[in-house]
Amino acid sequence: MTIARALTIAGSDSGGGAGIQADLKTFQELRAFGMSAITAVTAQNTLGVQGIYPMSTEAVAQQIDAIGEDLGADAVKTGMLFSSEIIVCVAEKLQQYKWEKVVVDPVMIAKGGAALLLKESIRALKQSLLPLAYVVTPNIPEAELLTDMQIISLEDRKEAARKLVAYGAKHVVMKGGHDPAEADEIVDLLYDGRDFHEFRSERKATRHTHGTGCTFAAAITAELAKGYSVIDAVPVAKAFIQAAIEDTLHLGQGHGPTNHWAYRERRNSQ
Ligand SMILES: Nc1ncnc2c1ncn2[C@@H]1O[C@H](COP(=O)(O)OP(=O)(O)O)[C@@H](O)[C@H]1O
Ligand SMILES: Cc1ncc(COP(=O)(O)O)c(N)n1
Repeated sequence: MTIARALTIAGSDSGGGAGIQADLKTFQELRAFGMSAITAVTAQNTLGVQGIYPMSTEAVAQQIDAIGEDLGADAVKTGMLFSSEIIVCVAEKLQQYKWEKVVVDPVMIAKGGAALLLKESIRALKQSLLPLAYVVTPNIPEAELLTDMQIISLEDRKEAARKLVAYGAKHVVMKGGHDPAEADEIVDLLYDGRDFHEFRSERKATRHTHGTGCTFAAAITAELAKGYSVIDAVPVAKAFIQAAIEDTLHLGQGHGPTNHWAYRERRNSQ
């Protein structure tokens, strides 16, 4: 039996809802063997981010080498990268190990407003990492910052997706959680450089959405690691995050985490 291997290069969330912790839980639930390289340690809970401690580029590179030289990876996800130095270091390592199935979640700002990427590093993300992205998964505010345009309509989103492909990403999945229209329905838009595909779901009225972006991108990564195409991976990720949001755990006093075992429990009870 072949084992799907998935690597996440991201920040640690002590609260367990986002970052490395969300990624590894999601990989495990979708039956991919999870590995990690930590870019920063955050002291974080459902109320916000209390501290950020970035790792040195040596520490990031050494963790990635440990995996590249031994276990290998079928798909890789990047999340919080914090600084231009870490972005450049990660980009070099992705090229060194010739990892192609790379999901770039361009994490910039935590739900509570804390900056998880330095503002001056957006350019490095665009120049060094987007050309290596097999899939990039911005939310609407991230897509606006990456493309220097305001996104209001679905047509704006399509234009931004075309720009992101022009910057070098092979696929764009633009998440609709932050749709300014706050419609009852959320549309996540996939663009493969040729066609657009819309993935629609019911918007749940909940504050427990800490880590939704990480979890969604990690689910795409796990499916790619198993050999599925992007067009097959996105609906699985969508069902995974929908279940994780709907079957909420009610943890913490603020923006609580999603339920990473909900998708499996639903399938088991079918
Ligand atoms: N309230 C919600 N109800 C249902 N799905 C949601 C909700 N909020 C976000 N999602 C889904 O979670 C995923 C992450 O979306 P989003 O919140 O836009 O990203 P991020 O966490 O990066 O800001 C997307 O697939 C989106 O459709
Ligand atoms: C370490 C870390 N990485 C990423 C996020 C973003 O979380 P979200 O998925 O809610 O945008 C976070 N809050 N913390």
